[in-house]
Amino acid sequence: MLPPQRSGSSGRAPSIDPDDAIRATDDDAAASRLSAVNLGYLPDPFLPYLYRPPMSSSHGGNAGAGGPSRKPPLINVGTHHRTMAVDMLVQQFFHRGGGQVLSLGAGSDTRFWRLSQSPKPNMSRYVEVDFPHQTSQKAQRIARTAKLHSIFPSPSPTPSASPSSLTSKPYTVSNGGTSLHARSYSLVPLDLRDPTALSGLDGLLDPDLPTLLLAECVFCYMKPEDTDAVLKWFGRFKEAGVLVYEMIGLEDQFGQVMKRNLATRNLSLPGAVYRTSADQANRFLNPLLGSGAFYTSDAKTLWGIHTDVIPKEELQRRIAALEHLDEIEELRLVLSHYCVAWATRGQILEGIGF
Ligand SMILES: C[S@@+](CC[C@H](N)C(=O)[O-])C[C@H]1O[C@@H](n2cnc3c(N)ncnc32)[C@H](O)[C@@H]1O
Repeated sequence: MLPPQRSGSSGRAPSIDPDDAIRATDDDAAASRLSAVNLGYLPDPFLPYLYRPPMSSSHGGNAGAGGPSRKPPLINVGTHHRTMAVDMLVQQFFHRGGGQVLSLGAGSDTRFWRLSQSPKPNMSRYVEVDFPHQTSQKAQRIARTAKLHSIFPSPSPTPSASPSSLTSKPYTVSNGGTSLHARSYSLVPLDLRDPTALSGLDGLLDPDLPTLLLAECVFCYMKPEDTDAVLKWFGRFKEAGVLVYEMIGLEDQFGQVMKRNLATRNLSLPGAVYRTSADQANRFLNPLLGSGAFYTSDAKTLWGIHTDVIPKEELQRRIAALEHLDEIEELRLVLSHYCVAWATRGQILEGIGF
């Protein structure tokens, strides 16, 4: 979640490569998660292995209790709600019998490891995609951290296997260190805006299995037509679901301030064009997507998740007890600008949702 910004910034964008600015959004997301984890909003034993905050982070928030990466309560609550909502929907997918997950713009996300932990879901494969810079960093971290790579099942020994291959690693790193493949997991470098790039996923996923496409805060950085090309490509999966976390309603005053502030980081949001959560959900039903169109879709703002989905007891136990939120109106305003949207195609996944 991006920090809520105050008006008044007149800074000019420093000359950063716009793609560097997009890649840096993973730091925002991971730093927010780390803050929420450190303050007890969320459990995530894998995050410290996949994300290390810079010593003097420019978006690090206040020092003090919770460490230098402590974020304001609004951000921590938003991170808690979005993580919990996406986790609940992913669990519903696995309760339907499971299948495979394709996570776009995965950044430093830890979900694969959290899912692998317990109770073991029926997950045949989990594929993560991001720019090569991100995947090479993640591949290095996985390769040097036993807590991360010990989760991968050992390769099956072949009858002719030599003693040395029996002790070989359960993963391979390739493509100049930017790809990593294990039996249940792949990390693939590609630019989702390049229509030919998705061929890099050929052979990794089984088109006959139920497949969940996960894109948390990714499509907002892409033009809608580039996202549509990805959704059309995804039309090869007949039993399929898509689950996104996105910003909405950015045409209002809050959105304008946010866009102006992001522009100072050379960051634009060409894909954040949906006014409401319903608009965001409906994009997945567009007949122009052809076989990539979904049959059912729905969405909830984070505020709707706060009021209707998060159990009251969880709100009391985790949220109210942790930090004092004076500004419920400000919380409502910020949470109303983010939504979780999902859509399904095929019978197995029909009915998933809140
Ligand atoms: C805001 S971060 C979100 C990371 C992660 N999904 C999460 O929620 O914690 C956006 C991620 O999408 C990736 N991304 C954005 N545009 C992309 C593109 N065209 N191709 C590949 N990755 C992209 C960025 O590099 C970054 O890691």
